[in-house]
Amino acid sequence: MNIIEVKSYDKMSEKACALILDQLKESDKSVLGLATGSTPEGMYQRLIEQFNAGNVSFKNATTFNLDEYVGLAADDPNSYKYYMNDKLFNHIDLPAERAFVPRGDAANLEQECRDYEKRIAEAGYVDLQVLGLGLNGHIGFNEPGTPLNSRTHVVDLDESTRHANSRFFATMDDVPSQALTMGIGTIMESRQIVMLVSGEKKAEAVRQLVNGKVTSEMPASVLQNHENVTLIGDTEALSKL
Ligand SMILES: O=P(O)(O)OC[C@H]1O[C@](O)(CO)[C@@H](O)[C@@H]1O
Repeated sequence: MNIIEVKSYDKMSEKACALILDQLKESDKSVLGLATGSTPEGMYQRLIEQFNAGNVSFKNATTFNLDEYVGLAADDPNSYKYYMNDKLFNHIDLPAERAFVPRGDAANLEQECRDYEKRIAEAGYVDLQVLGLGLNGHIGFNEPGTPLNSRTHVVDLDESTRHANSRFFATMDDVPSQALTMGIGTIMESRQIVMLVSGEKKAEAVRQLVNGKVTSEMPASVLQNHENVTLIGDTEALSKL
């Protein structure tokens, strides 16, 4: 695993943006895997700046997001589709029909999961997958205990995850209890993985990710088995390594 220590959240965002630009330089038809949460927001801002400066185009790219809450439609401000439109898609030239987010309001969720896997395969699989890290070690919404070979599936969210994400909702009761997520096996098929971590509260999860046992109880530890992972973290997040 390639570990890059940076001084601040801003430097982490800058470095992550640079890796995405490198990928798009290699092929403007790249397939990018994208994440939500607070961590990648700075990276998305920088990508928009680079787009506005004429340094990058997304018009031939394809993106697949990791996950979506069950029951939330694209126009719900708490849905991850809404987040992506707001933080990135509305500001760049990525065609809407190639910006994929699992549909949390699909009538048949199992079918939506199978279709999502099919779309990823048809696009030629993910070239570069961006990941954030849950406090409990989740990647996407793959909670502890998820099989390491899992495919896109419906998950019951841990209470700790619902609690961590309740900051975005009016009340705890509004936080969905289920989500759709790419599986750990799906994520591991990406050719390159860029994991972003920031802040002291992630330090213990980062320690287990890098130096712990590979176990489904700590989903992110599986990244030890991937041959092209770059972990970009600020000093606080890497403080237990
Ligand atoms: O970046 P944050 O907000 O700390 O979240 C970490 C991870 O948790 C999630 O928000 C899901 O709980 C992921 O989308 C994200 O990668």
